[in-house]
Amino acid sequence: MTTDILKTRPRVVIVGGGTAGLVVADRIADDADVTIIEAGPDAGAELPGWILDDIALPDELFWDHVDAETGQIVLRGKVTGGCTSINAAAALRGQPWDFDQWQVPGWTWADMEPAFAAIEADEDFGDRAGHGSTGALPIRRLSFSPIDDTFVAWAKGRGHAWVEDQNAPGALGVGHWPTNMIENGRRWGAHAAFMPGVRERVTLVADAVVRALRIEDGVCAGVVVQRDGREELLAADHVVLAAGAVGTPALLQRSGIGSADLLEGLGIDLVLDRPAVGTNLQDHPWLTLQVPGADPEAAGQRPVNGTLLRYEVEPDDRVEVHLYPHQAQPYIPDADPRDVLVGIGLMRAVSRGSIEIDASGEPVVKLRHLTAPADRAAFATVLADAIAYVDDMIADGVFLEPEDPWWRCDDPVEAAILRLESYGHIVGTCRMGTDEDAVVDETLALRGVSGVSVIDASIMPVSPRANTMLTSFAIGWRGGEMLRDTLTTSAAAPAAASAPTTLGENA
Ligand SMILES: Cc1cc2nc3c(=O)[nH]c(=O)nc-3n(C[C@H](O)[C@H](O)[C@H](O)COP(=O)(O)OP(=O)(O)OC[C@H]3O[C@@H](n4cnc5c(N)ncnc54)[C@H](O)[C@@H]3O)c2cc1C
Repeated sequence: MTTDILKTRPRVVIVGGGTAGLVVADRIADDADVTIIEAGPDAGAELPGWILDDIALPDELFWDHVDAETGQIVLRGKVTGGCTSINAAAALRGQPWDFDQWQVPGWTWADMEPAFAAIEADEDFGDRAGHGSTGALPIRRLSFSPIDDTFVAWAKGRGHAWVEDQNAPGALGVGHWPTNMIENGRRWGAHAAFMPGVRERVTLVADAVVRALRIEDGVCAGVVVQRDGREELLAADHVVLAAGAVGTPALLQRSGIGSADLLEGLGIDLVLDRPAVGTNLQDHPWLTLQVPGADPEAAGQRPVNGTLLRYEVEPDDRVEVHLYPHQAQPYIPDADPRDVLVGIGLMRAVSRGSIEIDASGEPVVKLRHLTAPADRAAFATVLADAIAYVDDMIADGVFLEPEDPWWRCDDPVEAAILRLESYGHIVGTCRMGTDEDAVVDETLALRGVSGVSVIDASIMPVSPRANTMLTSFAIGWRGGEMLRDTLTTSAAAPAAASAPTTLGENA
């Protein structure tokens, strides 16, 4: 807390009470008057069953996005905790070379490792160098099912190393998935982990959508909030955009910040021609093969996060992939309990998609999975490995013949493309950089308009070769620390006198 009672605390609005947004709130709440605006509901102080259980989630917790080119559903959480309130709780760090390749001062592996350590309480390796034991996010490894055991033996038989800690720098091989699940299968995301420490220190406005930033003479004066069918202006000395890799670029574009061609075509007044807003979208293409286990009990009675094989299919380019089996039923409620899903993911994709708003201001998502030939080739390799695993397990009597072996055809890659899904790892749409085209600078300040930061998955220049939740948490931590330094060392500009400082004052 500041000890200078004459100093007015800056008013900060955080747009999005999701993964990174809640961590930012935790970092700055002692030094600023913080209001979080979250489009979805507040999951509440008493944790509801659905937030812990990885199954049968209510539709109202999701945004209504689809891939404009394929019709594929694009899942995004719309609730406090954001995507971590609906995700699979695989808690994997990126590789050191991921962050070093960003080539942004302050964001190398040496800078990021302390952030990963600060957010976690790793019950297995918390006392090791590079890990943490006192953070808000519990990390553990679940016990293996019989299917996990046979998978580990298969992977070792193909020459893959056993990895004790998949979150150790440079880990490649087969081992336990690190997870932020508790009690062998209950998700403990940002809402469960960070909201208890934040709730009494901030004002949380749920079920309210920020439509646009209010920008006057190159300075952000606040946000326009839509709630209960009305729009209100909420003044702020500083606005943090933490609306995620779909929500944040859409909000900037609605505010007149984006490609001039796009905005002029939509009749939106141009504030800043910044074509990079909404481009550079990266996601990990993902797919499952469904196969019945011979032993009805072998898949275990719990969701994903047993074992993971991560390896490089093109070591020279460090093109990394995932291969892992898990029980089908938590994700396909009408599946037989014996069914196993063999999941594969391409963790280093060069294809790029985009976010552009339409005439109503809603984001049009284009994932563009496997549009680059190099991605197709890498995906073909991991698909062939997954098919070999299934065939070996059928030969060994671990799996039975599947009902729909769609991959047994002349062109399994083409057949796979028709069934491709998103791993849920959209990033990169407001990329950070030191170049003139970057959307935010290395302090995560929006370039060209003062009083705005972007702190969420959208700022990643390149996706990590890992599930993106832990990196989003670490960005929240590091960005929040940087913002706190800015707020406590510089006098934030006072907000426009005529603008309300709390929602409802101009109702
Ligand atoms: C189905 C699914 C499964 C996944 N599984 C995993 C996994 O197992 N492991 C892993 O590491 N990663 C996983 N991910 C990815 C990971 O969860 C995300 O990358 C990460 O949580 C993104 O964090 P964020 O802070 O950028 O955005 P979010 O967590 O999405 O937070 C953004 C918040 O902003 C709110 N918002 C958006 N627009 C507005 C607006 N205009 N006004 C007000 N509020 C707004 C949203 O409602 C949301 O609460 C998964 C993602 C999905 C969708």
